[in-house]
Amino acid sequence: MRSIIRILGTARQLWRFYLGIIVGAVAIAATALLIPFVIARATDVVVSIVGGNGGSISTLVWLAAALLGLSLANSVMTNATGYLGDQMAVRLRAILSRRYFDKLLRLPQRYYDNELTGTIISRLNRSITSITDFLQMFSNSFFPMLITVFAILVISLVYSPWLAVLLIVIYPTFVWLTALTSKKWLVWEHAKNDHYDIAGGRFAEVVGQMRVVKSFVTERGELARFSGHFDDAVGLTVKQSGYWHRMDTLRRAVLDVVFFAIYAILFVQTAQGAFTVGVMVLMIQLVNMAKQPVTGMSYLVDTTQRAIAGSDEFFKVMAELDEPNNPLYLAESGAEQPTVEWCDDNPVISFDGVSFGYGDTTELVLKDISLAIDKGERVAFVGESGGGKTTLVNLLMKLYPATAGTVEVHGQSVRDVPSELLRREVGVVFQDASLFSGTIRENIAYGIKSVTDEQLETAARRANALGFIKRLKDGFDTEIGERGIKLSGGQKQRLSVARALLKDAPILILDEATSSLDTKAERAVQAGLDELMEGRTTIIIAHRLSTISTVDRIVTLREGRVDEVGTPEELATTGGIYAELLALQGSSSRADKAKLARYDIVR
Ligand SMILES: Nc1ncnc2c1ncn2[C@@H]1O[C@H](COP(=O)(O)OP(=O)(O)OP(=O)(O)O)[C@@H](O)[C@H]1O
Repeated sequence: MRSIIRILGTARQLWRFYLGIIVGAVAIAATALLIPFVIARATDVVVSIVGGNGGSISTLVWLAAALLGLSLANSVMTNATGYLGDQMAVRLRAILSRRYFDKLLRLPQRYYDNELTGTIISRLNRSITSITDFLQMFSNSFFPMLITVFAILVISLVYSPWLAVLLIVIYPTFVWLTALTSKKWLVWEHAKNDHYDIAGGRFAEVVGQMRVVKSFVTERGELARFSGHFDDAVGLTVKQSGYWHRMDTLRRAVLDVVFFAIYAILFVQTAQGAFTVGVMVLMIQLVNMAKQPVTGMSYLVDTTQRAIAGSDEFFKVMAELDEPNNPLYLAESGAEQPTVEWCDDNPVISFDGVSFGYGDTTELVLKDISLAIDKGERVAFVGESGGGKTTLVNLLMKLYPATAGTVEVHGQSVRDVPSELLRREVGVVFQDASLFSGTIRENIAYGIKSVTDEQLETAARRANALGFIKRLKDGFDTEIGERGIKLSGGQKQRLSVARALLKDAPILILDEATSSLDTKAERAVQAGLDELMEGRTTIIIAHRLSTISTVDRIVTLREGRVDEVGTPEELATTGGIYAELLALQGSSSRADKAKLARYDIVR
């Protein structure tokens, strides 16, 4: 429950809605409670008229009119409060969703290594839906009911302390009995959520990679796996729901016994003359009103438990540690935008005794790497697949902190430079182009606040992309589909080159696209890349011998260490990895081809 209160605190800007709902709930309870009093009074008047003890028909008509008035007022207040509840819920959803997304944008890369995209999405939906559903239910019906119950207890105390005592006993007993069952209920709920999360995660992956599924003909397997999780959830629900409803039947039986006692007291005491018929009618109505929340308790507890589980999940994500000095943190804190004194001297990039492991295992992926890259140099990293080339670049981008040693850019340790400033210095062309849905214009200008048509065209022309863009019916306004699915591999790459050109960062990282491009497309992309590399310090995660042979220096990695550093000419004769790859390139033997593949090298 504490976490739900925390949620309300998180969205404290909605206080006007909270206040409105409280006032509305009091008004609903007041109008609802007055109705039994009017009916009781009318009963007494009717009994008096029938018994010949006075009373007038006009009083009865006035009392009926009062009932109409109260009923109308109750309807208006119920709907006005319901309206406020709906407004509060939708605003709360917006606030919580924004917070969640904001948090995800602040989390370090490491967080995403252990989570599936679909899981993150399904968790977001579930936690926020359960919280808003609960608060909507609470404000629209349960809160007015709570106030009514409280008032009923006070009124019963006035008329019959016995009755009040019984009512006072009912609620805590019922809540206690419910809480006993709900602990076990929650364990099943978490287990079910795990299944939903895994299924949701896989669902998103499969939808995102439908081509792979189709080409490997794994539709049946994927469907079976997906359904399996839902079947397991159904199995858990059978146990969960069976247990809950058995216990609920028991609870209600206890409750029925208590209400039997209440009614018996009322009937007997009225017959003995302790109450008038009117007061008995009043008490019966009040007791029935008091009974409602108890019978609705199982729905309430169900919704509340879900909300508690949801808010726990929400705060679990919120408790994750942010990436230090994330751009969103800087924007929010209102702190002055940090600046950094970049040093113009060489080297532009340096690794000094850098070691790194991903943390899940103690094994180091990089060991004692020392390397310096000068301004304008083109350096190719070559090594076995999984040898740590991308990891080196990850450290340079500060996506992970080095376990030991120092990575420097422009003479500054990346540890001390805010990631925003560091990443502005580095342009990246990813192996898989990594575009977003939207137009070509939006993709090329990604991350740039304002861009003119002329700048856009220049970047596209230099990236060798203008020709194909112009041939498209909508030109720069063409929608490219999710991750650019409507474009060819080469076209996507050229857009990502144009994007990097527009970013115009002095340091460039190229993760070379390999087998995805045919020779013609490769040539088209290469022309753009040559243009992009002009005047920039470039690290190439190399996958083509043709590229490697044109760089200024090659760095070969073996078992996480730098093996050799030298020009292509120098390394061609040392007998090291590069020389070996060169020797293999003409060979058509299976073993040699396998060796090239181990280095992720295409000719
Ligand atoms: N996010 C991660 N979490 C845990 N281990 C990782 C992660 N990323 C990479 N690794 C491991 O680190 C090692 C180096 O991976 P890296 O991606 O740097 O290799 P690479 O040389 O770029 O390979 P390739 O040429 O195939 O892309 C591999 O053994 C890999 O399994």
